[in-house]
Amino acid sequence: MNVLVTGGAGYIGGHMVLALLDAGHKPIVFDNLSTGFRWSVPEGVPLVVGDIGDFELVLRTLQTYQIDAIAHFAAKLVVPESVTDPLGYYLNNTVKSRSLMAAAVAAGVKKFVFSSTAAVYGNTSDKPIGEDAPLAPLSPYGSSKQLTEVMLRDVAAAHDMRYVILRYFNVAGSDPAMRHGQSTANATHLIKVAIQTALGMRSHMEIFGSDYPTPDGTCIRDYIHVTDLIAAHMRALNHLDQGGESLVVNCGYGHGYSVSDVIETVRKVSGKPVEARFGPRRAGDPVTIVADSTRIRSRLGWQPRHDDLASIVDHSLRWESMLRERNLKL
Ligand SMILES: NC(=O)c1ccc[n+]([C@@H]2O[C@H](COP(=O)([O-])OP(=O)(O)OC[C@H]3O[C@@H](n4cnc5c(N)ncnc54)[C@H](O)[C@@H]3O)[C@@H](O)[C@H]2O)c1
Ligand SMILES: O=c1ccn([C@@H]2O[C@H](COP(=O)(O)OP(=O)(O)O[C@H]3O[C@H](CO)[C@@H](O)[C@H](O)[C@H]3O)[C@@H](O)[C@H]2O)c(=O)[nH]1
Repeated sequence: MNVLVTGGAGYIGGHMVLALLDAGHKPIVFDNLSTGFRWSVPEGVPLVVGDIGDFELVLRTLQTYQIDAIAHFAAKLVVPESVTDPLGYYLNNTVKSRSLMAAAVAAGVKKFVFSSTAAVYGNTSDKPIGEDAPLAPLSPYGSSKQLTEVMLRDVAAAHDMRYVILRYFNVAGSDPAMRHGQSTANATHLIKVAIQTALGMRSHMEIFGSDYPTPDGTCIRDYIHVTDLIAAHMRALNHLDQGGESLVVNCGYGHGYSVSDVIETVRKVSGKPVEARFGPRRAGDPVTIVADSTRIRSRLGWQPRHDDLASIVDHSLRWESMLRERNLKL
């Protein structure tokens, strides 16, 4: 398959590019390099530098490369930033996805895989959450993705298109062979921040909220290794290629860790101290989000292979150390 990977110069999309190459498909990266990196696109993989909201450029790209499927990763994704800049998030994530879908329809692309998020659920109980639960996002980021899901469903119903929507829980880790990882400057993700603190790149870090109704008072998340997440995407693509119907699936392991658990794991795996200070709650944060992953296992035959927080942290730590050495040399 010729697969257009929007956001393919970024963290998760970049892992998709590697998986497509490994499986003998042809990825074409479409990215505006706002948070992605030109250097991270493997040699020989076409990179179109542009915005997914540029209808003419997207359409030309779909036609030139005879694209069979779109894997749509391009987005802004920082929850607190979306709270202060909702218009920017609705524009980039929703309005521009509409333009991308319009180009896909115009070019006759029939398969669409979309990166959604557990943030569409909002506050959940402490039980794992299933795909049919009511959606009540707490942040403009979550809403921007929910609206895109609705649009994709309606577009697919009206045109000759099928989709898989993957609702990611918290993604971390890096390619175990260290070909790719999370390189975003100023990343705000918990595991990355804790690792940077362990490596001495930050003097300390903050724990956002200590009074949540959880056993240790900090928020609980379901952390999934990026390699398992990408395996789910490859299964989703094959499912669509074999004529499978449209699907919405959760991508998580079904159990969660608190912020304090994660920081303790980073201390253990790195063997370094991590100074963490309690601060106020952060806007837009749900208390607990853990996936019910029954559907993805039964419908796509997906089985996790890296369901181990210590190994997720180890892979992230190795990538961060490599990045740091390289940046020090530059
Ligand atoms: N990282 C997580 O924990 C997580 C969790 C749930 C969902 N997601 C989703 O996964 C996807 C990928 O996230 P990531 O962590 O790899 O982030 P990232 O910032 O590393 O990657 C996003 C990529 O999209 C590109 N991009 C953004 N807006 C664009 C536009 N308008 N046109 C063209 N390119 C554009 C960026 O340059 C970047 O390369 C996003 O859709 C995000 O919402 C991520
Ligand atoms: O320096 C930090 C960073 C984070 N946290 C906490 O750690 C948890 C996880 O935060 P973070 O890693 O920023 O992820 P989330 O805000 O849960 O969001 C991620 O996970 C969502 C799915 O659950 C995705 O949609 C988002 O794109 C992705 O950023 C939250 O309780 C944060 O308040 C801290 O206490 N200190």
